Formats: sequence, structure tokens, C-alpha cells
Amino acid sequence: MDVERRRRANTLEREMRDPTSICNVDCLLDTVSALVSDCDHDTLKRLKNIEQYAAKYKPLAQRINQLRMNVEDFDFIKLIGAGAFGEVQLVRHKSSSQVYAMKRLSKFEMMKRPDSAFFWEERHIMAHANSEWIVQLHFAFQDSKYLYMVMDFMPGGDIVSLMGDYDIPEKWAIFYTMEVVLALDTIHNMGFVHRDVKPDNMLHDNYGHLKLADFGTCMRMGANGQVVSSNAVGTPDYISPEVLQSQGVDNEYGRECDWWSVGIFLYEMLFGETPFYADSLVGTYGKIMDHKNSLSFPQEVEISEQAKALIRAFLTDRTQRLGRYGIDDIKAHPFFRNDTWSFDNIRESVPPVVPELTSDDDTRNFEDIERDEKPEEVFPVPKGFDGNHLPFIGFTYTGDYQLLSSDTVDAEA
Ligand SMILES: CN(C)[C@H]1CCc2nc(NC(=O)c3cccc([C@H]4CCCN4C(=O)Nc4cccc(C#N)c4)c3)sc2C1
Repeated sequence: MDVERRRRANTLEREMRDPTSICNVDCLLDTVSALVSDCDHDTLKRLKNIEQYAAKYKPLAQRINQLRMNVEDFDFIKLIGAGAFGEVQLVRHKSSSQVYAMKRLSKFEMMKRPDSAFFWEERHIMAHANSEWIVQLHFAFQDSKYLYMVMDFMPGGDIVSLMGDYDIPEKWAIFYTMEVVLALDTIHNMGFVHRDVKPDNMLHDNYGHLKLADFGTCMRMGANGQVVSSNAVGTPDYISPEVLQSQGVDNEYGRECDWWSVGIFLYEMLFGETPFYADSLVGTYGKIMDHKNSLSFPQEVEISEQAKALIRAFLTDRTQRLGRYGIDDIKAHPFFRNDTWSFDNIRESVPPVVPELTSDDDTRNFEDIERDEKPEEVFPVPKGFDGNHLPFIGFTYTGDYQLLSSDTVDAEA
């Protein structure tokens, strides 16, 4: 082969081995599976070209799906979480015996809504953060109905349970607020705003240290550090005024919206309830928009002035909010002064609550969840070629192996 042809072949091979390239081998295999899934309908097979393609490639697609990682590789242990488009299961990988948390998102739910590309941010952040503050994505795969994300199991459960089980002393609040601040700084430094920081998204590992776990509402900041979004996201109680006001209109806001949510979280740890709680959504929104007058501290709870000062510094207009000039102003706040933990040693320190676990699949820190037995919605038979699986091409990910990467076949393969 002449030099020019060899050079061009090398370029293509390099692209095919590059995990960040859409020419990556996993993307190409996704394409075959997606195309077969989208063609494999009797109505479409009336077209000769489609019928012949499906007949020829369906066996290959089945072989690809069977050889690559798939849901049959895992034993289901227990349902440990549920969200709008799916659920999280505790599973054990059959061949390695390793336990994982596997999130399963319904493709059908996502096809019904135009703004459903949220799972790409979640995949990117958990796959590439490589941070002790972020739950790690180990594998991602898909079948004709679902997306699957295989992640770290966090046996300590979420901090909502911890707040329910304990009356949290200020000292503990220092620890957990420090860890949330460092975790959010990691997301911000990756170029994302989280937008839905709440105790449900804060999980504990087996030591009792915190990781952020749900990134469906994360959005990439523009060059100016702002996101432009018209869909208000987040859970009412923790949502900042500027994100709230972005409902319907294109409103710009930045990472400081996450610091508001930290203020809500700190208030809730210390007072046992969120500051703008109301028994209606409108009531809560009203209090948030009028936070200057609606923020108050219950007299009967003994809280330090530093704690109140930090809460006020977060629960203020974004133009005045602590953290708008970066995390150093937050780290310097007197509330964090203590004789045990610092922002630099906290990950090496012993957390206030260390989970007592008896096995690697101990789910004592997860409430039982009844599966909402809604009849599994099936896809309507497409009238024409809908390409319903095309938006999911490229989702497949294996953190520990890249197809075609090793020059020689793996010895133990
Ligand atoms: C704009 N709209 C269309 C989109 C906005 C963003 C968005 N996010 C969704 N997200 C979901 O549908 C979903 C599914 C299962 C679990 C969870 C979380 C919420 C409850 C627990 N959970 C979670 O991720 N847990 C988790 C994660 C990692 C490790 C462990 C453990 N151990 C546990 C979320 S649907 C949707 C619609």
C-alpha cells in the first residue's frame, strides 16, 4: 500500500478508536442496531429496499447486541430509585460479581418529548468527571426500549434519609455543605450548571462521603458562563428566582443559581424544613420571588450567627449572591471555620455518619419502592420510517475497554 493510502487508512482507524469521536466503533455498531430496529416493522418492509436490508442485517444486529454488554449480563437485586422517565436498580454483574446501580430510561418517554436530550449531559459528566465528588458511569448501553447507565452503587443512600433520621448539628452541616460546595465546583469547572441541586441528588458512599448523582438537568454554560434556558427545571423548593423567572422566556443565568440551592439545603439541614415551603406550588414560587420578605429563621431553633449569615448570603439576589465571583469567597466564610475539617482535608476525614453495612449489596439505606405498575407503553407501529432510534446512536459506552484499541488480541480474551 502506498504511503498516501496508508496515511489515510491510519487517520480513519484512529477516528474509529477515539472514544470521543462519533466515528468510534461503538457508534458504528449502534448505527447498525438502530437502523435495524427502525426498519424492522412489517409496514416498512413493504418497501423492497427496507425488507432486504432488514433481512440481511437483523441477524448481525442481534449478534452485535448479544456480544456487546446487555441487560442479560446483570442480575437484578432491588429497585432503589425512580424518576420521571425510569428507575434505578441495584444489580450484580454476573461475570465479575460487582454490584452497580443501573439507571434505566424509557426511550418511549423520550421520543414523546422534544427536549429529551438531557441524558447526553448526564452520560458525559458521569463518564468523564473522574472525580470523587461525582458518581462514576462504568458502562452505558441500550436496547430497543431503554437506555441503561451502569454506575457506582452508593450504599449510604441519599441525604434526605439522613435528614429524616437525625437532628443535624451545625458541625455536621459544615461537613456536608463543604462536600456539596466541592462537588458543585467540579461540575462548574467542567462547564456545566447543575440547576437541580437538592438532597435527593446527594448520595453517600460506603464511608459516608458525598457524591452528586443525578445530572439530568445539567446544562453547558456558554463562553460567558451563562446558560440560556426557557424551561424552568428543578424541584420547586430548591429552585432559584432567576431559574424560576426563566420559565417561558429566554433568561440568562449562571453557576450562581446552584449556590442558591446550597442555601436552601443548609437551611433545611439546620431547621428541618425548607425556607419557602408552602402547601401549593404557587405559594412556594411566590415566597421564592419575594425572598427578601419571606426568608425568616424560626426563633426556637438555636442557630449560630455565622450559619444565618451564610444562608442569607446564598438566599439573595444573584447580583449579590455569595459565590458569584467564584468558590474562594464561599470557602472563606466564617461558617466553615472549625477545628476538624477543612476544604483540603475533608475527603480524607471521617464523616459524621458512617453507614453500617453488612454486605456489598446491603440496601438498608434505601426505602422500599413499589414499582408503579403502569402497563409498559409500547411504541406505536410507525407509518413511515420514523428513525426513532437515531437520537440514541453513540450512547453506548464502556469505561474500561475500547474496541479495536489493543494492537494484539487480548491474551485472556
Ligand atoms: C426536560 N425533561 C424532559 C427531562 C429533565 C431531566 C430528566 N431527568 C430524568 N431522570 C429520570 O427519569 C430518573 C430515572 C431514574 C432515577 C432518577 C434519579 C432520581 C431518583 C434517583 N435517581 C438517580 O439517578 N439515582 C441514582 C443515581 C446514581 C447512583 C445511585 C445509587 N446508588 C442512584 C432519575 S427524566 C427527565 C426529563
